[in-house]
Amino acid sequence: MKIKRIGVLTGGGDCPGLNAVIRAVVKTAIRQYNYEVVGFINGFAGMIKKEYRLLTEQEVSGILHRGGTILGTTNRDNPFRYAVKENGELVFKDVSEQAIANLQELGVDALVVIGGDGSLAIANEFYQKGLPVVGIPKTIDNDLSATDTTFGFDTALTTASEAIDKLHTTAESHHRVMVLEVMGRYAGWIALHAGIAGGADVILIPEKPFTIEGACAKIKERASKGKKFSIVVVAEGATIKDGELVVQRVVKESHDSIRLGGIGNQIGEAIEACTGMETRVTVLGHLQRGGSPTAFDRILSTRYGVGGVDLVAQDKFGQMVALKGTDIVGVTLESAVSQLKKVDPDGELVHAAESVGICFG
Ligand SMILES: Nc1ncnc2c1ncn2[C@@H]1O[C@H](COP(=O)(O)OP(=O)(O)O)[C@@H](O)[C@H]1O
Ligand SMILES: O=P(O)(O)OC[C@H]1O[C@](O)(COP(=O)(O)O)[C@@H](O)[C@@H]1O
Ligand SMILES: [Mg+2]
Repeated sequence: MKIKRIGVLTGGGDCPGLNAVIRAVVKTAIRQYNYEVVGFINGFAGMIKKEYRLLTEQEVSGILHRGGTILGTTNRDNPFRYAVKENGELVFKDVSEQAIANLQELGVDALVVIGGDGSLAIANEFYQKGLPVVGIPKTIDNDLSATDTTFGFDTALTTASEAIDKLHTTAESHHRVMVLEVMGRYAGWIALHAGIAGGADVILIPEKPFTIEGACAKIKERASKGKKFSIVVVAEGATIKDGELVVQRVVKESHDSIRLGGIGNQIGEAIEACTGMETRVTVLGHLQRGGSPTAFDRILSTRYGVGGVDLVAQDKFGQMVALKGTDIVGVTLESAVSQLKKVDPDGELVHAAESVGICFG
């Protein structure tokens, strides 16, 4: 296919490195392939509403190190299940044909979707409908199959491990238990990595349902040996054995409408009751998604952006760029979205954590 113009959009929760990807996409498209680039505003919403801007090298100058996305994003709008109000009622409509027609009107020959599992599932649906689409894996959660890592994860876990370092000094001074709730949706990657990096005593993740008694036993054992403080890192998706996910809010317009949160406060209270030790809870929240990407994420984002446009130039549609070992490769979007990547509860990383005394409850 002779390509003249490509479209790019960022979908799902924002994440450090999005701007670095956009910059790499635009520079590669213009310099290597002489394509024009159209950026859609606020993810798939921009495609539906035909809101876009032409991206020149000038437009992407100075954004490599900046957090967020200059294009805006949303974790609600799905063109195949688009929420609209009719007579005060929320109904879902398939507006994908409209979105495709908009692309055709704008002369966009191929689309680069930068997103996580949700956005890439939408990208895959568009590909099945015949649209030339490629994907770039983004998410702080690192929960995408078919790639060793997503960009944004390294920055999020750096923020989380710095938070643990800070909690350590105040926990030690006050002889307290400090609980830190981190993001990650249904996967425990941020909690596990940040917990190991920050020297947590207890890490609670969705892949290993826990008991309060188990976590308290570890905290009491430390106290009996003179360590009168403990650090507990809990993933927002972690559950007590036979318990349920703790949901903070429901976003009705969203396909995956559940927003997790609140487990930190629940277990904080329970730990205080069972250990008798003063306990404080910190919810790290969106700090994990903000700020400047780490050097690792800037490099990965740049390689992903370049790789995405290379896939377009090679007619490798329906594919996503992925990191495999030290290489950037193409994998099918299908393989990327068919299953969430979760922590192996019996894997080496959990084994390493347990070997240095970390308790999983
Ligand atoms: N399994 C899915 N299939 C199709 N659309 C989905 C799916 N999961 C989420 N979505 C939709 O995809 C969009 C982005 O999903 P979200 O999970 O918030 O971000 P991300 O792209 O980072 O995974 C939202 O509109 C959401 O409603
Ligand atoms: O910004 P919101 O709507 O509260 O969403 C929070 C969710 O988004 C994330 O920060 C990122 O998830 P996605 O990569 O799927 O967008 C999750 O860790 C968290 O559960
Ligand atoms: Mg997601």
